[in-house]
Amino acid sequence: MNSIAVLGAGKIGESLLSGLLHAGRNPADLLFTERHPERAAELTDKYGIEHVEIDAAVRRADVLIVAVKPQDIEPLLDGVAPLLEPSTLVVSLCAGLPTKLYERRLAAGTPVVRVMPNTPMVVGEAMSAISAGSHADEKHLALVEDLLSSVGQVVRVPESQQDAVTALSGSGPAYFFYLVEAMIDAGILLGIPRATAADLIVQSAVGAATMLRDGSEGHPVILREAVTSPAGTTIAGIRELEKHGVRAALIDAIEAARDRSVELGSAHD
Ligand SMILES: NC(=O)C1=CN([C@@H]2O[C@H](COP(=O)(O)OP(=O)(O)OC[C@H]3O[C@@H](n4cnc5c(N)ncnc54)[C@H](OP(=O)(O)O)[C@@H]3O)[C@@H](O)[C@H]2O)C=CC1
Ligand SMILES: O=C(O)[C@@H]1CCC=N1
Repeated sequence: MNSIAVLGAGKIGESLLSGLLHAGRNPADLLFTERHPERAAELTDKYGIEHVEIDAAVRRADVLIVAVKPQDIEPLLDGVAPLLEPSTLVVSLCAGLPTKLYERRLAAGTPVVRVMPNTPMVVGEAMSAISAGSHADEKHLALVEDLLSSVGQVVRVPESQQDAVTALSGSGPAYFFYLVEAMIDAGILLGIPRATAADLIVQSAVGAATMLRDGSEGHPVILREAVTSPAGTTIAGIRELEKHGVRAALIDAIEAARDRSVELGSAHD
């Protein structure tokens, strides 16, 4: 079993650690680094995973998973580069950062795999997209696929698509949470208690997502049409969504997220 170190156990790093444990991985195979001692202690208490300093992580792990904010990558690589053996696989979860950034900074030949996961990995329902850097081969991709398929689904994409993927599925859960939040607010406006409104909307979201993924007819247009009765309630609501340009707003939002991902990467050119 590979020893895995997560560098930066914030929101996504913790989601991954928690998802891997949930999927049955032995805590003894996992390490993490974190710069705040109280946060490190909290995670060790909660998950029984060892907190280590960066040099120990690089020395002991076969797989380093980089989960710091893209803005924090340079000092992290300053610490990793002098210690890293080129046989260690580096897996980047960072939005926008291209594999060539790592390849420039790390020992020649270091295999790098760029991944865009999302937080539903905490419940085993992640969507992760992976791309190989120039020294990562089939065995490295298969290893990352194996690791991430224990916490959700995995797809291989060309690295040129990673900024778009980041906007779609990396950020995607936030957009669904935002919609759910707004729909619960609508329930409050209509006089439904918050807890009841939340139950109604969350179960509707789960049901709709399950139909999209597992139903015999998974096309969103057909599913929406089936809810939209002639002269009924749904079309009255959809007319308002169209009047307010919600479709265009979503397209613009995802394009803006893609542009931000590109910008985060080009800050290190
Ligand atoms: N959140 C998400 O849904 C997703 C995030 N990502 C990517 O994951 C990465 C992390 O995002 P997120 O988890 O949201 O961010 P967080 O800020 O929650 O987590 C990053 C963590 O790394 C710590 N850190 C920074 N530098 C170091 C260092 N040198 N050594 C050890 N720890 C360090 C940070 O400490 P401090 O608090 O001091 O900054 C923080 O705890 C980003 O690159 C993001 O693009 C990818 C997909 C989804
Ligand atoms: O907001 C962000 O930058 C990160 C990347 C994708 C999801 N969260």
